[in-house]
Amino acid sequence: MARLEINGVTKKFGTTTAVDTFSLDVGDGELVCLLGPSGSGKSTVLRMIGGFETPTGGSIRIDGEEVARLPPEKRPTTMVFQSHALWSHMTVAGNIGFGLKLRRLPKKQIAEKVDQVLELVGLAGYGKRQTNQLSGGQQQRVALARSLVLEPKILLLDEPFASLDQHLRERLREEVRDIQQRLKITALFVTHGQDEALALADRIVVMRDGHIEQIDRPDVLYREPQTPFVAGFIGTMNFVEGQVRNGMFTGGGMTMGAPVAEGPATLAVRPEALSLSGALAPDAATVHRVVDFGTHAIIDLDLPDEVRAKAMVSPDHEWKGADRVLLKPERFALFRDNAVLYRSQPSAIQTARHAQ
Ligand SMILES: Nc1ncnc2c1ncn2[C@@H]1O[C@H](COP(=O)(O)OP(=O)(O)OP(=O)(O)O)[C@@H](O)[C@H]1O
Repeated sequence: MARLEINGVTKKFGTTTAVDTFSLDVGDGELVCLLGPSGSGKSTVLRMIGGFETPTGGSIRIDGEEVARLPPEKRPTTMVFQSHALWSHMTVAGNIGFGLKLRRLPKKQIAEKVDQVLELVGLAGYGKRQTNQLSGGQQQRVALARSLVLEPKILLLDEPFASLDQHLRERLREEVRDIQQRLKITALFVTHGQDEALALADRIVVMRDGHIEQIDRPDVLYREPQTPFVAGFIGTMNFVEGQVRNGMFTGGGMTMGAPVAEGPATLAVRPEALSLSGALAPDAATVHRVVDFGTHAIIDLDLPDEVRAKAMVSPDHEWKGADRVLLKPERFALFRDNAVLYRSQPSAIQTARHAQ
C-alpha cells in the first residue's frame, strides 16, 4: 500500500505543454482513473509517475519520498501498457519471472511467486506455454501478472485493454478491480472511455488540454459536473443557450426559476431529467424520433431556434413522431463563463460537503 502525492507537475515537449501544473493525492489502496480525450495529457502523467518521462517542473512523492527524477527501476511502481510487449521467445513463466530474476531472487522463490500470480490472474497452469500461443486477453493477463509479481506500491495501467473487444474488456476490468481490492494496491488507470472509468474508479480525474477539469467520485461527477466540458463528457447532456432575466431562465422554449444575476446562460439537463407533456403552445418542442430500447425509450426533440435535445422516458410512453410537447427540466444546472451559475436542487452531496 502506498500514498502518492503529485504537486504542480508540468511537462513541456518543445513548445507543447502536455501537462500543466497537475496536482493529485492518491490514498492508500485507492484506484484513480485519469479520463479525458485523446491528447489531454493522461499518458504523460502516468509516464512521469512511472519514470518514463521527467517532469519539466513540480514534485512526485511516493510515501513521502521524491521520485520525479529516479529511473523507472528505482521506483516502487510498475506499468501495464496498451500493447503487452511480451517476449515471444520466452514462456509465460519466463516473462512473468524476468523482473524477479533481475532482482536476483532464488529460482525456487521465483517459481512460487509466478505460480501465485498466475493463479491471481486466472492463468493457473499456463506457465510453460509460449506467449504466442495465447489469446489477446490472455496476453494482457500475463502483462498484468508481470507487473503484479514485482509487488509494486503503485500499479500504473495505460489503457491496458484498449485493443480487446468490448466483452473481454469489461470482464478484464472487473478482474483488475477485484485483484486491486484484494491486494489493496494503489492504482492509476488511464482511459478515454467514460464507462471504463465509471465502472472502475474510486475517483476520476477528468483532464482536458493538459489540465484537470474536475476530480471527484464517479457519482458526483455525473450529478454535479463543475464545467460544461465535464457535463458533456460524462454521460449524455442536453445544452440549451438562453438568458436569465428577472430571476427566470428562458431558452429553447423553456422557462424556469433561476435566482441569479441577469445575462446569458447555458442550461444543462440530462435526458432522464427532462419530463414531457402534451401541448400545442407556440414554443412547444416537436418529437423528431422515438427509439425504444426495451428498458427505456429515447425521444429526439426539435426545440425552437433549431436546438436539438434528447429525453429518456419509460417504455410505456405514448409519444410518436411529430407530437408537440412541453418540456420541463426536473433537475438542471446553469453554466456561465465555464462555471456553475445555478443548480436547481442542491443535492445531498453538496449538503453533506457543507456540513463537513
Ligand atoms: N514524446 C513526445 N514528444 C512530443 N509531444 C508529445 C510527446 N508525448 C506526448 N506529446 C504530446 O503531449 C500531449 C499529451 O499527450 P498524451 O499522450 O499524454 O495524451 P493522452 O491524453 O494520453 O492521449 P491518448 O488518449 O491519445 O493516449 C499531446 O499533445 C501529445 O502530442
